[in-house]
Amino acid sequence: MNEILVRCHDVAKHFGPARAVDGLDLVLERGRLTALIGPSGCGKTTLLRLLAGFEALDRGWIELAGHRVAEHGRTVPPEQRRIGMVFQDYALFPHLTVAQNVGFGLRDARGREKRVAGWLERVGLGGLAERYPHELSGGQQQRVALARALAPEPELLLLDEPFSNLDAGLRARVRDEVREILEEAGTTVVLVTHDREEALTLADQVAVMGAGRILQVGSPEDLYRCPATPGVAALLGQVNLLRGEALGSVARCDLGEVSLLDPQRGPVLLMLRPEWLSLEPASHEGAPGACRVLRTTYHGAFWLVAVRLAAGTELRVQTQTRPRVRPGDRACVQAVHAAACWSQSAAPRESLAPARRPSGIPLAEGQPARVPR
Ligand SMILES: Nc1ncnc2c1ncn2[C@@H]1O[C@H](COP(=O)(O)OP(=O)(O)OP(=O)(O)O)[C@@H](O)[C@H]1O
Repeated sequence: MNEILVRCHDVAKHFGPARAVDGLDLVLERGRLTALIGPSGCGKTTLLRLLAGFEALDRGWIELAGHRVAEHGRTVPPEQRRIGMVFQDYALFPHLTVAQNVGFGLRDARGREKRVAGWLERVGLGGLAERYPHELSGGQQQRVALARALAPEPELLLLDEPFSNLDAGLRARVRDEVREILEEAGTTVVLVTHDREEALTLADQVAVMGAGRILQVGSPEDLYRCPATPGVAALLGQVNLLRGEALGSVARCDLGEVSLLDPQRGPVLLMLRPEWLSLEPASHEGAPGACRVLRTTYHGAFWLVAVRLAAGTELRVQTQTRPRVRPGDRACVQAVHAAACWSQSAAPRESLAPARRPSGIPLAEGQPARVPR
């Protein structure tokens, strides 16, 4: 484990009746990138503002590099925290050139020009120092904002959805570039994002937030494979949910016997990602996994086939090649990967309850399918 840079303990911030942050605990290791992901309004931006010192907390404390920077009644101001921040809209100064923007936070005039030039080279904008923000593309503005935040060498960099204004093509490229720049600088980063792919691809650790608290923290792979609740599972990818009976390392369910990622006993809710399932055309009615095809959708790199099991459960299966089935066909679903599962006798408290939908309305992407009782 790396040295710990930030500790948040029981942090709370209320705005009147809105409990924006409500008893939050979080630890950030130095030099690592943490992606903070959660539904709209769960308190992500408020947490960044508390870390930066733009808000005073109501309860708990925050430590930065071993110093208590916030507790009830005491807040170290932002300029004394050595924290950099990049906002969604980059917030560049429109009347300052690229070089002046990047040099803005550098108090010491000695060597300023050299440092600014160095940062502009690092973010690939060496030739654009004298341009104004309106003369730059979105991706270039994003890199200026990053250089401006990094130039004073902050202990901690806070990124609030910094890629959301970029189109899909540019986004992937800028994201890769930013990752390289941050890795090279060795900066500790908190990245707020709504984009699960961004969270999974960029982060060393992912922190899932819901209703003002951290619901789960872990490596991208651990959270994707073993989410703590169905809501966490749905935030990080598409899910299929099935009821079953766990018998140790396997569980019995409508797909027959499926392996479990973690041994369990008793009634369980099973979670299988669409790519953890396979589909075979035709099946005997009543055989495990027997289903009817509802629809197929093309997603570029893969297809998704929606099917309904005899018991009524809707599942989505991902295929890498064009499916050999059409809507209305009989087929058979099988699990080709172990399932995650949650005990139903000691069900985890679900503060990220999946959104309810009226029957007949197609499931939104990432929303768990309904599981008939
Ligand atoms: N200055 C404020 N005054 C009153 N309520 C606020 C204020 N700032 C945030 N809130 C409320 O606190 C809650 C958390 O807001 P916050 O912006 O932190 O959420 P978020 O997770 O960043 O949302 P989003 O993903 O939509 O940006 C919301 O209910 C919001 O309305």
